[in-house]
Amino acid sequence: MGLFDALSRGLERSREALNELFYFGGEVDEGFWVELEDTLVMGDMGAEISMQVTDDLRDLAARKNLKTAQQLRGALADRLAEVFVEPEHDFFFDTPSCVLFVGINGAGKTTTVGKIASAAHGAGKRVVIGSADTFRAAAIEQLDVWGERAGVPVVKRDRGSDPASVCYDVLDEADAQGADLVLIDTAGRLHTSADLMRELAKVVNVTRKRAEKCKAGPMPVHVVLVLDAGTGQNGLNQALEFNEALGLDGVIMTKLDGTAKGGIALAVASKLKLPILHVGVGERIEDLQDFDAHDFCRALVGE
Ligand SMILES: Nc1nc2c(ncn2[C@@H]2O[C@H](COP(=O)(O)OP(=O)(O)OP(=O)(O)O)[C@@H](O)[C@H]2O)c(=O)[nH]1
Repeated sequence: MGLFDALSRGLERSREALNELFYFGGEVDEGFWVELEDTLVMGDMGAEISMQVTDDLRDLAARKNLKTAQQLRGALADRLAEVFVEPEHDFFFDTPSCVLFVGINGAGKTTTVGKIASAAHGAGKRVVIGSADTFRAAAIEQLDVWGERAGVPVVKRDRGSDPASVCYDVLDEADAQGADLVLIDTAGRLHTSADLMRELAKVVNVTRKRAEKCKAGPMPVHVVLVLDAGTGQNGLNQALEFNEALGLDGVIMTKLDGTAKGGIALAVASKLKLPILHVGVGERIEDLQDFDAHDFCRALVGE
């Protein structure tokens, strides 16, 4: 199933609200613009971007003499797609590369590591998974299961080990094995906990230092935020805090199959100017898709 179909099954609430507006909208009047802006805000896009997009569409309608709501549907999808930032390169396939997955508890980090490991392994990459979530024993076991499914080795240490030193060991082993892609799962944490965010910054720094010394040459390290699309506007706060503490390189949105809205992807992309690298559209190993801004916006608008 393509991204468009997968997303069309989710994103229901935003699409229905927009559908109603476009279907019953008829000729556009002042009420249409007010309702459009409200609908975008209600879809989790945030006030700023909703206002900007509505204003731009209003200008376009005036310039091109577009009079009916129906004529504006495609233009809305195109305008929303412009909000997204294109990734400069694909960290998972332009290797060597080490990627740390960060995010709050339950965002889908471990699942995403498993999905990416499987896809990269299938594409012929030598992948190593590292478990820096030493907080929960179950997390280490869960990652083991994903490693087995993906056919990729998992480097782990006992529960309670220092996560930064585990990352050092992961890079040691990856270096010894000549791995070209290292995926490190970190423990979920609240973006509001200063101590846990400091711990994570140390994990990133230690990983970077060790990655510089790889035998085959320095390995670039990237930090990717895994964000549950269903967390609504709180997702924007998470992204801001993680970015402030760690300097993010990109975002992976999960659970887009389940969320009825999805506008948070636009809010994050517009505020942080970060690319959405992939999206999770289910719990199975194959339920990961490349992100395509046009498909996403067409699914959102119901084109
Ligand atoms: N529907 C759906 N469920 C997902 C997706 N990604 C992850 N999940 C589910 O979300 C739940 C949490 O996923 P995990 O991968 O354990 O999340 P985590 O971020 O590693 O969690 P912590 O280790 O607690 O920080 C699991 O039940 C996953 O199956 C997705 O794209 N769609």
